[in-house]
This record gives sequence, structure tokens and C-alpha cells, in this order.
Amino acid sequence: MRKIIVGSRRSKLALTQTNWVINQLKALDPSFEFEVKEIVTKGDRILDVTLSKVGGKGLFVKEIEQAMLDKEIDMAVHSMKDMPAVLPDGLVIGCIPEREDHRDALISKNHIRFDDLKPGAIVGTSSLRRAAQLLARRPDIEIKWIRGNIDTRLEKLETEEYDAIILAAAGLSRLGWASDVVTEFLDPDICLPAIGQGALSIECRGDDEELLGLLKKFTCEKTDATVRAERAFLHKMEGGCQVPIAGFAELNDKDQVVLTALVGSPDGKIIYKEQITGINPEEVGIAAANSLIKLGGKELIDQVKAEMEGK
Ligand SMILES: NCc1[nH]cc(CCC(=O)O)c1CC(=O)O
Repeated sequence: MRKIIVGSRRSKLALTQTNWVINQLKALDPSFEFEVKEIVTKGDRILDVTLSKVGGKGLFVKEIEQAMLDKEIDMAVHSMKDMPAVLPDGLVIGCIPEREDHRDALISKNHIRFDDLKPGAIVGTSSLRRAAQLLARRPDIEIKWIRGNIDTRLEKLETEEYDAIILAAAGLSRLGWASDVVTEFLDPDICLPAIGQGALSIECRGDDEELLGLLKKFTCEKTDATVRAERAFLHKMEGGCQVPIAGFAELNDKDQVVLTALVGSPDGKIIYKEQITGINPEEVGIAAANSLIKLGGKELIDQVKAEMEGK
């Protein structure tokens, strides 16, 4: 019997996602055994500075990937939105399971909805993507940086001066907290999600045929197609999480991929947004990027990157 060693970050969300996947895989094929190995990543250790300053979202993933290349672990479950656009040689996304809720969620004191927040209200987020879109709709609110795991952020809403915070609905749902805490689920029209938001990425070595065979059974074709379109957009746009970039794809009734993609300035004063429909996910993603590049999206991103580096 093959034993699969699954690397996981130590956060509640990471362990919940990892154990959920393991249980699903066990149900699909009882002939595998699994063991979870906890790994503390640089992203987890550095909680007091902005992520973008220390290297972006890759931080949560890199050390786990190294452990996989070193064969200390065989597989890992990541939040898709934490995955860089390009994987290291030798590793692949072996499976994209069915997507959870793709939306961002507003959690506010006294359950005040976003449009009803008072002028000057302080909204906590550490995402330039969320900041840009929220400020585009409500230039009169204030965005304040917030860091930490989901439970830490919920605690800060209670103990610090925030009027509201924004979190991904998916994380809250997976932890079973969404119905208790969410004031309002933000429609993609208001806050277009991060690339891959709500989806999981199961990563393994590209030559692990046995494991890839198992993972294939757990793939959701619809999520796979839509997330591939989003990631092709991210790749072409050379995004990373340190710039305000968003993208969300769905299938229409003809099974075509419909991708909405956005780049903006952190202050929300500039928002470029496009929607592309097509059959081939990668082509749709690239077309969306080309279209935003034509509007000036690339210059905008480069400018934001330069400003972040200067800070
Ligand atoms: N940036 C951190 C992160 N990475 C993945 C999730 C959970 C949601 C998901 O799987 O998309 C979160 C928390 C959040 O943004 O609220």
C-alpha cells in the first residue's frame, strides 16, 4: 500500500483543506494511505510586514515545493490564489477540485452593509486588489492594512479600530464560519475576486504517475477550465499578488469560458476591466490580458510594482 506524505502549512485553514482533500481521496480510492507533515513557511513566520515587501504570495508555497522536490513530501494542497503563475520544474498542479464560493465577503461591526458604511469608515484588508475596487465604489472610506490568519483578522475586527474587514468567503466556508460572521457577500461586479479564489490546487511531482492517476479522479473539469483561463491571464499580465489584479471565469450555457479580468490603481482611481468569451481557457486568458494591456494595464502594473519597491 502506497503512503502519500502530504505537506501542509499549520494554519487552521491549511490543515482543514488538506484533511478535506485527504478524506475525499480516500473515499475515491481506499488503496492509498496518507500522512500529514506540517511545514512552517516564511510567509507564516513574517506576519508584521506587508507580504509584497518580502516577496509576495510565493512565500507560502515555496518551502512546501522544495520539500516536494526533495521528496520529503509527495503532495500539497494550496489555496489556488496563493499559487504563483509559474511552477518550478518538476512540479505540476495534479488536480483542481470543485471550487468553493469565489466571492469576497464583508464582515462588519453591527452588520452594516458595504454601501451603508459611514463616510470615513475603516475597512481592513491587506490586498491591493480589494482596496482598489472598494475605493473605486466608495472613495470616502479608509483602507487600513491588516495581516494574520483568518481567526487573527476576525479578532482584530473586535479589538482594533476597524469598522469592517474583507475576507474570502471560501476560507470562512471551509472553516464553517461563514454563516456566523459574514455581513455581505460581495458580488464580482463590486469586488472581482483574486485569480483562483475559492479553488484549491493539489500539487505533486510531475513524474508521480501513480498519484497523478488518483488525483485525476478528483478533478472538477469546470473549475479546471475556468481557473486555467484565470491563470493564463495572470501569467500573461505578470501579476503576482502585490498588484491590483483580479479575474474570475465561469462557463456559460454553451460551455464557453467567460472571463472577467481587471487591473487597477491601488487608490481605485483607475480601473480597467474586460470580459472575454471563448472555448480555449488559455486563449481566453491571454486575450483578456492583451486587451487590458492595450488599455494601459501593463504600464499601470509596472508603476504599482515600482512604487511598492520604492516604499
Ligand atoms: N490571502 C490569504 C488567503 N489565501 C487563501 C485564502 C482563503 C480563500 C481561498 O481559498 O481563496 C485566504 C484568506 C483570505 O483571502 O481571506
